[in-house]
Amino acid sequence: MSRLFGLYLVTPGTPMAPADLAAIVERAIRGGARLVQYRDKDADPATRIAKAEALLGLCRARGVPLIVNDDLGLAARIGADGVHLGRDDPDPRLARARLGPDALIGVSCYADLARALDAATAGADYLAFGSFFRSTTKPNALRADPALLRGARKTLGRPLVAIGGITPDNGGPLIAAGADMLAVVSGVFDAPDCEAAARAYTRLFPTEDSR
Ligand SMILES: Cc1ncc(COP(=O)(O)OP(=O)(O)O)c(N)n1
Ligand SMILES: Cc1nc(C(=O)O)sc1CCOP(=O)(O)O
Repeated sequence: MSRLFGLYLVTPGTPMAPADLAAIVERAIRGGARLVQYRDKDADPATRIAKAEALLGLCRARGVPLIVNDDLGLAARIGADGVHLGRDDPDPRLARARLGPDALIGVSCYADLARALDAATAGADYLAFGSFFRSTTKPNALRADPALLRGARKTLGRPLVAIGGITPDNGGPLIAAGADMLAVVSGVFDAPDCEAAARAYTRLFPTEDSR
């Protein structure tokens, strides 16, 4: 599994043919996205399988991991690289038992360091915090202060993901505060040029040589 660092692309739940979704994600990968999450709350089961499989084929061809939001069953069924779990989802230990030792398991921690410590103990591979800014994708998300990332960096010993309303203009300070990845939906999917948008986020991260 490649190091967790850089742009983390999360798909929107907008109705779209699997091939169209994959085409946008492919452009974002060309722009530097290093991890993809299939997140789709509304599609019917058959559509979810078709979209997740289309993304998995693309991600495998590009060497980028694909994880599934919420749905451990779907992740297991298609052989995804892992799963992202929130507070209403299965325990990370259950996900590990089902998906195996190499699966990538991420956990939403909102603004809650105690939850993050529990998730790390339960075997989470990364811990996600947010929402750092107002998100049009999830307007009612709990808000987190960027200062939280500094404390999380000191105490958690796991890669940190920042999410929520992140743009190329406001993302830099989150990386400076300790975020290893910036997770983004609308900043890429709503952009007129997804590849250029992804590249603008990618440029915020230090290059491999300077880290
Ligand atoms: C990278 C990342 N961080 C946070 C979330 C939010 O997960 P969750 O709290 O489970 O909410 P939903 O995504 O299910 O609405 C995420 N999906 N990805
Ligand atoms: C899925 C999700 N979870 C959040 C959280 O705070 O836990 S914010 C969010 C949406 C992120 O989309 P955008 O980049 O368009 O703001």
